Amino acid sequence: MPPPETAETDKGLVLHQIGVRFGGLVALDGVSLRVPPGRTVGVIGPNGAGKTTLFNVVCGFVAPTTGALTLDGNPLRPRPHRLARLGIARTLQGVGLFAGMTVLENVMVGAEHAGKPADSAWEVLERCGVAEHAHALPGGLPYAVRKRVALARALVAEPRLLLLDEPAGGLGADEIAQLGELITGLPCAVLLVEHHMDLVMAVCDEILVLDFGKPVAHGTPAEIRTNEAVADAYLGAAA
Ligand SMILES: Nc1ncnc2c1ncn2[C@@H]1O[C@H](COP(=O)(O)OP(=O)(O)OP(=O)(O)O)[C@@H](O)[C@H]1O
Repeated sequence: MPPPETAETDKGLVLHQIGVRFGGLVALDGVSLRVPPGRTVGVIGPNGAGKTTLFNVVCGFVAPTTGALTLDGNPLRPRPHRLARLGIARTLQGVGLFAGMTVLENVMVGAEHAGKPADSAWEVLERCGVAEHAHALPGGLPYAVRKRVALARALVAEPRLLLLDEPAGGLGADEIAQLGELITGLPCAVLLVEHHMDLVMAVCDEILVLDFGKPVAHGTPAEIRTNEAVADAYLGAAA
């Protein structure tokens, strides 16, 4: 008998009513979200809203106190070292490259880890616009280039889901625009946690807005732009 088909609404990564408590502090409360195959979903919110905690739940760094995750309808209990096996890749805040390895070697490590051929590293370096730096050590390269190399190392795994934690952090306006083009051209699903609103609005198909750990809005960029609860959350944070 063929395996039962995954219902359309179960496809991709689904967060079901996720809650996270740190002692008495509620960092996430009833957060539900789906990242369908091939779509880019953004998570935004003021400082302390719970974005990084949500990211850490998906990566397996933080276990949810309540709720559950599924991947294509199957229960998912993420563990950081097992993500690659599930077809999930991630970049973290900052860069995190191996300082003693060249750019190419860093990306080849990513390929090896994911069981991909080593020569796929070249193709990804080219796609990310950093092939000219292949034989350089990361330490001497501009920050924006190092961030692209970190992205290349994640992409070489050909993930079905890419998790990006503040990829625009520390980048200039032109570099963010280039990053946006790169993200838009990706074939995989993307979960993007990001402060930089222009990037989020440019690349996301849908956006979840958190405030004090709770979802306050969810919709397309156009809907989020004009949502009063979103404006309140950000104005409240700025006040
Ligand atoms: N390991 C932890 N232990 C205790 N409290 C934590 C821990 N991690 C996060 N918090 C708290 O949980 C809340 C949500 O934090 P989180 O870092 O997820 O927010 P954020 O939206 O990513 O903020 P920022 O935009 O500043 O990065 C905050 O009040 C934070 O202080």
